[in-house]
Amino acid sequence: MKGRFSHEGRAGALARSRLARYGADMTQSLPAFAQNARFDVCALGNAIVDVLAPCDAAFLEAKGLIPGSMQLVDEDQSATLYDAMAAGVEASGGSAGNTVAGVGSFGGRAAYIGKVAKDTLGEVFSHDIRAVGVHFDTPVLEDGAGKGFGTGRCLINVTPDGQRTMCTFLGAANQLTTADVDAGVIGDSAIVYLEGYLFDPAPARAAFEAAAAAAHAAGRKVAITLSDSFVVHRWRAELLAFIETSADIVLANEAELHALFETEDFDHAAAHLGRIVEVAAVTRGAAGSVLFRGGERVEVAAYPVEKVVDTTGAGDQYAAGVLLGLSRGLSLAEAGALGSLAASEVIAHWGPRPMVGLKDLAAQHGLSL
Ligand SMILES: Nc1ncnc2c1ncn2[C@@H]1O[C@H](COP(=O)(O)OP(=O)(O)O)[C@@H](O)[C@H]1O
Ligand SMILES: O=C(O)C[C@@H](O)[C@H](O)C(=O)COP(=O)(O)O
Repeated sequence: MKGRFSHEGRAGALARSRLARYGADMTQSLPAFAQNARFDVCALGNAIVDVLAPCDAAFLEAKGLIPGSMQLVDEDQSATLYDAMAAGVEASGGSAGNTVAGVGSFGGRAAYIGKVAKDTLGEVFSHDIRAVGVHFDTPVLEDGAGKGFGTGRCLINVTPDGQRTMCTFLGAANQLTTADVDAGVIGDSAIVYLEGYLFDPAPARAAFEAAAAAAHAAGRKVAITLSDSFVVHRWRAELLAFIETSADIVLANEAELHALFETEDFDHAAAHLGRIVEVAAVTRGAAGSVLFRGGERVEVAAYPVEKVVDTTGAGDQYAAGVLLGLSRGLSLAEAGALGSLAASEVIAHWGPRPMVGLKDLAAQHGLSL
């Protein structure tokens, strides 16, 4: 059993007063696992550039796509689907990349480990993640472009209700290996955040395990997102084993939670997850989220959104707020509120990353960091 969070069970008011002191005396306010960390969050993920376009339900059906899912495709399938899609927009994505971009937007200190190729999309991805202050220096795949290992891309079709359906060609992202895991950066990060998506590419799974071991060796916390219900169906036993042995913090949406425990009973499954890890945060779309820590259970409302344009990145931005909040020793309610706020910003426009500074947005809503 790993060590508990040092601020467990403290009241929100206390966390607020700690926050007020944060600028004056950072180290005293932080949980033990975040002391002397250079980064709040370091994420390991599939480095992907998204192509987003509107579509209708008939388009998804005609292409055999399951609404709301992420499906892996090869390069030819990706090219064929792209030809059939409406005019769209390109934006840097990658689930964990989106999360650390959100952490950076909140004014947090973040790092990213993921593989891009030496091509235009790789330059776009690298530029965008560094532009929000995220430390990113994973070696580029030198000879991938044109050989089936160009920078990964995700074709995202968005229905009028804002729901996103994703088809990902991993390309260079598939070449992430243990050699890319910078144990120094991970040991210097309060939380290492891992994508469940990394269970698909075999070499990345080893990198995943290495990153978790490096984090624990340095006294840091390991967080994982379950990513997608079909990923959970594919790797259920392996994911469960990883969670039980190596994860301190788990993020999941409702469908992923149900897939993990093979049940439709939300309350039972969520409570069970809450018992086997230190912190669990389970999202329920517009119905908000539920967070668990020790015996504590907190429901957090979603922020109302006038018009949901594109839900791509909702879970990723929610994770940004929650992870940054936990690394700063906030209460579950406060961390969850930061997550809800970040998610509400991203679903009101196209693309998976914030378009306004989340730090200012949080301040406008009375949430200080
Ligand atoms: N329609 C919505 N209105 C307001 N907030 C939403 C809406 N959909 C999602 N969110 C916010 O995004 C979070 C994550 O959404 P969810 O759909 O559960 O995750 P994922 O994107 O991983 O499937 C929710 O907890 C909520 O805060
Ligand atoms: O990583 C992928 O395969 C897809 C990402 O590029 C995409 O931006 C994404 O994961 C969106 O996040 P979500 O809607 O929060 O799941």
